Amino acid sequence: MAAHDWSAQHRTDLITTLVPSTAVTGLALATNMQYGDTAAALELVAAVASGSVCLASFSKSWSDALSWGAAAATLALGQATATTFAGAAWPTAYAWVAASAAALGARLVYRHRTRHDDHARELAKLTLSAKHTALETARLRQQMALHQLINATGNAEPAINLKGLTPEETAIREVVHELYKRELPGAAVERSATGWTAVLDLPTGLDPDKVIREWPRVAAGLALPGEFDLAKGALSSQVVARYLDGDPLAALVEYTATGAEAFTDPVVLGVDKFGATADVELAYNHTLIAGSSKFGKSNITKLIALRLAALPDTVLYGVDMKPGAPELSLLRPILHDLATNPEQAHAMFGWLTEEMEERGAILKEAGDTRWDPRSHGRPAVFVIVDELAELVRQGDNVAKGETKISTRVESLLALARAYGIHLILATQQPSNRVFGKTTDPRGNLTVRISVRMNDRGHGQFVFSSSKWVPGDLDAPGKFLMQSPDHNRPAQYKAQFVSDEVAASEVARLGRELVPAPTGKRLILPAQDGLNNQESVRDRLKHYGLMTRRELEAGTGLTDKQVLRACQEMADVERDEETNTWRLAVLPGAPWGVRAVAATE
Ligand SMILES: Nc1ncnc2c1ncn2[C@@H]1O[C@H](COP(=O)(O)OP(=O)(O)OP(=O)(O)O)[C@@H](O)[C@H]1O
Repeated sequence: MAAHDWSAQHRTDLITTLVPSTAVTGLALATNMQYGDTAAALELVAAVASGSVCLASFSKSWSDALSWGAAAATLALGQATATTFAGAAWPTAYAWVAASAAALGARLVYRHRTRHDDHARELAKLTLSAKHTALETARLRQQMALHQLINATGNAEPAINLKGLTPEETAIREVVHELYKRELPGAAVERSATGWTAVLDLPTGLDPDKVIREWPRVAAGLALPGEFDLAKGALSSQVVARYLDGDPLAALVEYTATGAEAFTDPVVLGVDKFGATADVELAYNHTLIAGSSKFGKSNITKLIALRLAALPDTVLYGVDMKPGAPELSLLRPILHDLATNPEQAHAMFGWLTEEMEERGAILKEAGDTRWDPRSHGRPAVFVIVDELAELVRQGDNVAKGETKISTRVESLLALARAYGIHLILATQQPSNRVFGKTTDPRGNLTVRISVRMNDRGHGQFVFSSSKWVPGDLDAPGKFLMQSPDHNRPAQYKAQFVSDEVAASEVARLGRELVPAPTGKRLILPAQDGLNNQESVRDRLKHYGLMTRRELEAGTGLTDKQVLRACQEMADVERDEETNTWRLAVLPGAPWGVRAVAATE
């Protein structure tokens, strides 16, 4: 305990010992002088009363305050009684000494009794202070923790985990986070034969269109050599990114026969970059096939011819004006007919116009607007022109007043589709000149296909758009396609029809399919330079049974010349029933009708 506490206690001891007894002495002497012995008697009575209260209180354990208060009062009154009786004499001094001694005793007893209380109080005080310190420490700790928490959640970046299940997923998560400061809720990556596909779940607030628009930045961040294809996912918050390793269109795509059954079925041409089938609807569309030499234009033409030839409701015609008809003569067995010179081409296009008119009448009668082979009884017609430029060059060279071939082509392009008559025009030099310069034919050529084209202007002419760039096609067989069902400039690879495949497919289809009659038969004129009999034999060999009128059309002879030629040839006989002429021994397969005509 501190020194000043100690001296303060002794001062208190001294005061409680001497002050009360001295004060009582003073007061009692004053009372004596004032009231004499009467006061002393009263003080004695009071002392006795107070003493009795004191005794009663101590013996009955009343409150300490009452017991000790009564004791103090008895002592003071006793001293006062003695002093008042004695006055300024020795008993007063004795009484003072006795009272002081009693006060000292009482003080010592009090101190003894309260000594433990002091310790307890001191201890309690210490305990309280320790508890207070502990509480204060806990409070400070909590404050520090709160501070740290606020820092962690409020000001600093939340803890993020950009690790994906695959290296691609991790890379995408990291790049997206770096660019947009956002974490992807999902980024599932699935590998395919040609690369991988990632389905990105975007966090709210990150617009899929924006991500698609800005994908070049993501791609740059991924630093991959291949190509991306972006699309929106099934959910509005999803983006699907397809990545292509290397060039998936570099591989050869083999020819496969398809199970198409009607000319309205899509025609399979090849594959897209993701290995999906690339097909196109040729029904009720005219088609342009363009491309520079040696990049696969003939291959696509051949492929389309094989596909169409396999259809039971379709007949094919061909026009190949290059010397020797190098492309289409290979397909002769699956062609209903093939025009190889200007006269034949004119005859064919003239016949197509007549056929169209007849079909118009049939449609009108049926109250229909579109040709349907099943209900209108004649097959869909496709005319494949290999090198349109050559057809126009030779076919437009006509005498004054006669119709140019380009005019016929143009008119068929404008009108024939609804009648199930289609043109497939292949050319190396697509330009207005090739189409006869009069009108722009492209509006009627709704399917446009192009392999590589070295001339940029040609590419622009074919697709009427700068987005389709055939000059970018870097290998034979790759092509671009624009049609009602293809409005994106995607690259495709055509199935390859090798010479062996073409030969065997043509033989198979030519054997199975017998050309169906299409209304009034197309009779092409025989080649120049044949005598009358040779012309007749040539046409009969070509068309089987022929009426005299057909023989006239096919040979350019008169009625009588035809009759004489037929009668002079031993191997030509007359069928009385049908009133037609034929060769006694027909070469190859018997003529007949194809499925459509047969079922009518
Ligand atoms: N789909 C294809 N896949 C792979 N190679 C092909 C494909 N198409 C064509 N080729 C290759 O390109 C060569 C030229 O093809 P094709 O004869 O069809 O071209 P073209 O453009 O018609 O040439 P041309 O006009 O000189 O006849 C073929 O011999 C073949 O080697």
